[in-house]
Amino acid sequence: MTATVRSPGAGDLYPTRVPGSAAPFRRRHPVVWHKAAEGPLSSGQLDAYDRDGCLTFDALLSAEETAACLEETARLTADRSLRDSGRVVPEPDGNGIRSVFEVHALSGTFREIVHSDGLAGIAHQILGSDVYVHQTKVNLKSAFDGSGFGWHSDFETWHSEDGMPAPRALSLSIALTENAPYNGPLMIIPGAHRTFVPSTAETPPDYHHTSLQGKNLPAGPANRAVVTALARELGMRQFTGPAGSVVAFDSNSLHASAPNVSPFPRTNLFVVYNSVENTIGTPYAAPRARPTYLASRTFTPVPRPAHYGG
Ligand SMILES: O=C(O)CCC(=O)C(=O)O
Ligand SMILES: [Fe+2]
Repeated sequence: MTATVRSPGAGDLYPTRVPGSAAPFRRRHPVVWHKAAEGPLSSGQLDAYDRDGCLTFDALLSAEETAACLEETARLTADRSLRDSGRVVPEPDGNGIRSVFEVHALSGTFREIVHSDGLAGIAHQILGSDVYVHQTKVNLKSAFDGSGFGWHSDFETWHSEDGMPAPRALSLSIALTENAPYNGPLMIIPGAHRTFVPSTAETPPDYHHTSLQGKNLPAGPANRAVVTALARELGMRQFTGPAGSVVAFDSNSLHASAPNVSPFPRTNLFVVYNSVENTIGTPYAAPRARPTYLASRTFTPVPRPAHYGG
């Protein structure tokens, strides 16, 4: 047994990581927070995001920007001084690097992109408030050896392990290389963001030391019978596109991706924006908060373009 910092149920609208069976339930918060908020998205795009929990964009980054990001990724993964910082996550079998976290703090190139209006404006509009950067990472998914990600909701982790109160956060998955059907692109069950799927195992102490490698996970993965039922009912989407294309997805989307055995890397930048009205606190179901390179506790808003009010 591990002690949970907050007792389950005390002001917790999304109880999870409680041993025993737990039924999925309907999300208790909106997906699009202010339908009339100004921003880059049309009302049709907002409706589609509300319905599916995801939305795609063809070319939000230029070829120069994706090339610069790949160069920076190569620099960061070669930097020996970062190896023991926790930010660099090796592949579970030791063949290369799976992820690099907090890239916007390690590189001006990433910082500029993460703070750009073209990206942050999407989050401002959907979340209906100022936003700050909760997490960034590059998932490298190397040719031949890139491992996959099982079915999960990010919010389930951020709620239990980081103390995020509500699913009022959004991720962008930005292709830095082509995402093709054969190199492990992102998959989402559209509409499943309306259902919260509790995890039925407690969070082990210092879980992030092993959980980020994605293997043998007692807590976090969505129940397989529930995933099967939701996928049968709602279908599944696989997101392919050239470098520079983007998928925006809700923090409670059910998503996964297969390993990459192809000879082509699938390298994506993930940026998570959280509402400043949803800042993180004490973990809801974990012995200790995770390091700030996984879950920022600096809630400085990303500056908004001058022409948007509110
Ligand atoms: O890189 C991917 O395909 C998915 C990554 C993911 O879902 C995660 O890191 O939470
Ligand atoms: Fe995820």
